[in-house]
Amino acid sequence: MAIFQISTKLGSSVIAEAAISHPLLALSLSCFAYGVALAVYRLFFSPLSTVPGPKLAAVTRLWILYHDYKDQRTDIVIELHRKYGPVVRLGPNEVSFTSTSAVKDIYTGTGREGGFPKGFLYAMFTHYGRYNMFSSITSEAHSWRRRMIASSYSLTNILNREASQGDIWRTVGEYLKYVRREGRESKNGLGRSIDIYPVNIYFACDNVSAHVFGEERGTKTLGSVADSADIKLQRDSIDDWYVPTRREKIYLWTDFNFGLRCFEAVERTTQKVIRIIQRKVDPDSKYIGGTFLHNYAYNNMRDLKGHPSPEITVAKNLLSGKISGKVSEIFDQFGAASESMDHMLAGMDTTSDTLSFLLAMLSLPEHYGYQETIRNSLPDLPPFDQPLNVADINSILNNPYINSVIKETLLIFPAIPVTLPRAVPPGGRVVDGLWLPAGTLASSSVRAVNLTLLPEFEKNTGNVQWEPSRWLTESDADKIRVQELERRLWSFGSGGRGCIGKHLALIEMSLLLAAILANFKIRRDEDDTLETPHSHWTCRRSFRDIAYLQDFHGFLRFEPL
Ligand code: HEM
Repeated sequence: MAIFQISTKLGSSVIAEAAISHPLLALSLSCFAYGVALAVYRLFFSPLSTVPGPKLAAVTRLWILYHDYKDQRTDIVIELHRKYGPVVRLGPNEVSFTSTSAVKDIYTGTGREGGFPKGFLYAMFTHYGRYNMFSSITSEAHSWRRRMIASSYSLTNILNREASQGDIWRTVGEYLKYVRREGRESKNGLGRSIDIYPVNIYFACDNVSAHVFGEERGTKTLGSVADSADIKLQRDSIDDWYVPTRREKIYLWTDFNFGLRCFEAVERTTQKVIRIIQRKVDPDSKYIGGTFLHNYAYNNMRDLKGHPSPEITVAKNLLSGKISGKVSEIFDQFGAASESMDHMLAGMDTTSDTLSFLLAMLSLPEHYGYQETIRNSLPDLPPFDQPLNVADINSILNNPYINSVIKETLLIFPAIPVTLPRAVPPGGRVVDGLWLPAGTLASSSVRAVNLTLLPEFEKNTGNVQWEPSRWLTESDADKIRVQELERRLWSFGSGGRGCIGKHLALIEMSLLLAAILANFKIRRDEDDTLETPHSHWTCRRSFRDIAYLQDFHGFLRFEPL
């Protein structure tokens, strides 16, 4: 015993002496020991230690951050689910789920609590320094915003509005005019070729802006060169619709939040300075800094406040929510502009991407048959200056063939394929029988959830097939299968934070598809002298880290019938 005490004393004095004489060495050894202890804890003792996944992912967050940096998150998450099943550990503090019950617990929740709060990542989708519905983290910050405008996006409201004003139908007409006017005579002389990525963005932009600000104030990018030049200018100059640097590689920003905040502070200050200089040069200037969309949304909101329009729009609901005192929280003009601008962003890229993928798939020779089937199933369509009635819109919206190609595109090429991060609330929660401590990132990836709906998911290691017939029903058994697919298709998210613009997007896409196929055959234009003036992949990176259809350069030939 005495020998042991003497040797322990000697040992500690040696360590103490070594620490004094070699502080760096001692610090490194302590860090190493701490790192080893942390790794052992994360691997074997953390509440998440039973979750399958790569060992390195369990030990350090750098593993998933590396894949985020390489824009591989969605692909990696899918691979891991294929290998390990419906629950996978992506980091020491992050778990991904694909089961229907987990998606329900995380995103829909029960009772008043709703789903889990959003991960901090969403905070970067503030505009003018103000939060909006999409960027608010907690359900308290979110629910009053959503209540203010939910009715503007209900199916009934959109149907009635379309049947009385025909805004979307008129925009569909502008789309076809645009193709005839701007399309280049194709080499084989059979029709006109057009790069569909920009035209679909113009279409979605004109529709969502009219829905948010009213027909008069909506953009007219399909019909007016000046309006599309604004959008083009924005796109050419910054290669994205809005400040791209902070919306690319968004998961990285979440982990380096301080950097993001500094970046935003510098950006806001620069804009303020530009604004002051601008007003000195031109006192009437309405420029508020930022991109075309920042200016467009803010100026519209400011004008509407002074001269309210009779049309019931999202913007009007935003302004009257405040005026009627229904909204007690701080909500100023910048808050209203932030909300409306966010709808433009949310409604443009998503709808236009989906349309581009859909038209690209339909234009392949093996899918000419679908074009024919849809064409043969269409009712007589009125001219574009005459609104469709509710029954006509409904018959197109519920057309099983149109539905099948749209749903298949949403399933295989979701416009937002990524993980939609949520944080476990205080007190922790149990999901799929697994205890998750408070603050754990517990999420699902849209494309991973969608792909698990396919019977071939576990076997298939390559590309999945675009096969619209899976949505068609011939027998009662088919009906049950398709109802289940519809219930679980997750491209619009779910619960109180699911997509508010879903009905708008579906009506836009269905009417456009009906009109295109009633007037044209669409074919891939294989003319390799056509140059695509943009990289579709780099045009939109926020909330999409997959480049679908990389072999498609964007040009389709519209052959008149
Ligand atoms: C094919 C088209 C579209 C797709 C695939 C899509 C997808 C989604 C998804 C997955 C979410 C949930 C995000 C999350 O939980 O993190 C979402 C939310 C949202 N979407 Fe869409 N969207 C589409 C069209 C639109 C349109 C046309 C609008 C028009 C305003 C819109 C506005 C919004 C807004 C405002 C939210 C946030 C809702 C909230 O937080 O309460 N989306 N969308």
